[in-house]
Amino acid sequence: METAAIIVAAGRGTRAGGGRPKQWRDIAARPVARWTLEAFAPICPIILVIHPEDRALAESAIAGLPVTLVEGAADRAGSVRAGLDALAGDPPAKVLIHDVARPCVTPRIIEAVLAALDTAPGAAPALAVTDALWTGAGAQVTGTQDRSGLFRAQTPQGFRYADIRAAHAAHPGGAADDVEVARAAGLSVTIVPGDERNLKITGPDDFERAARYLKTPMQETAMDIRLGNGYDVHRFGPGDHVMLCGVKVPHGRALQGHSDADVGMHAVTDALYGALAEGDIGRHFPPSDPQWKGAASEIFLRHAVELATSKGYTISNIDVTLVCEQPKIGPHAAAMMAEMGRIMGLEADRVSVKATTSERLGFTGREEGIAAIATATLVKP
Ligand SMILES: Nc1ccn([C@@H]2O[C@H](COP(=O)(O)OP(=O)(O)OP(=O)(O)O)[C@@H](O)[C@H]2O)c(=O)n1
Ligand SMILES: C[C@](O)(CO)[C@H](O)COP(=O)(O)O
Repeated sequence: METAAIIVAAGRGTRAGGGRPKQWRDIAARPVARWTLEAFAPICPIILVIHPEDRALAESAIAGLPVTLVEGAADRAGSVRAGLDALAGDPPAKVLIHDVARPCVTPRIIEAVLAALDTAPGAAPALAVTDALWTGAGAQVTGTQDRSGLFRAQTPQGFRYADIRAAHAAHPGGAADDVEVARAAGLSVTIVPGDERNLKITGPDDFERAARYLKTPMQETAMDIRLGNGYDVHRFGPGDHVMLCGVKVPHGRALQGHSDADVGMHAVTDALYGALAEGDIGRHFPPSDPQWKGAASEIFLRHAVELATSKGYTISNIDVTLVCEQPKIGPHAAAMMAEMGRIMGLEADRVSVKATTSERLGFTGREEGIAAIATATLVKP
């Protein structure tokens, strides 16, 4: 089995209140758990981890779906362990661990986590924190907290099955989620773009918001679709390689620039900023600032992706054309697409890298430098 999902549903939903645990309450005419299961059922078999008292409710919710019921434990981590143990007889290569209380999870998020797992031991969706953060005591603000580098964690969190099972077995307990367990075992975890809609139903007010998302799936709403373009040029100077779309390509000369001069990645980054009407790389990472000297362009691209995500957009696709006589891009295009996809959390078929010569005309034809032009499409439901 390539992939299995463990959906933890043994909690009591005390903060949500209501007559029964939140996962068995109806939302948009179906139990919360049913919505969650239907999101994963087309992708892989599912282990649904339940509280022993909920068996009858669970059996009704799983009708017709590829779901095995397993009894959970007193805390979330224990329930995850029960799910992992249930898979031991026929272990999958990858496992997705998801909260039943996130019924609005989209195929896009699930696919992004799975795609990232092709190259990373762990992957999980998250949203960059965009509000200011304070510390407080009672009704008083007592301080502020730097929000840079802070993310709101979501599920599904994906891992290689053997790794996460061993990590859970070794963990002393008390972890907030499976990413914390994985990291404690030394596994690195890649962040893929989360989605505001992938909320965890926690308090009573969350039902209404989740119902709104479920009743109006993306294709039925007026979507905000944005296109951006980016163009960049770097000149050649002395050196023995060029960085293009995240890949080191051997060449008799190097591109000159304040950063690593990755002209392709810069064009894509500018396309994203353009779609957001957020200026260009120079505005966010001024060349006059010495801290960006020699910087890996991945930093810029990640920033643009996080900005798009924080504004509620998902990236539908990117397309970049490199204009140069040399080096030849064809042999490296697949690696470039894989690397750009990894950084952006995009599946392979949403990333295009291609190249053309300029028929020996102009500065690219004279091999004085390389130009790149890129397009990005962003979508907000
Ligand atoms: N012993 C537990 C506790 C939690 N969970 C699951 O972990 C997820 C995230 O937990 P949370 O939102 O905190 O759910 P509850 O524990 O049900 O909520 P509360 O804390 O309000 O009681 C939920 O899908 C929940 O069913 C679980 O499987 N086993
Ligand atoms: C795993 C989780 O969904 C990540 O956001 C979350 O930590 C689980 O819910 P809880 O409210 O923290 O128990």
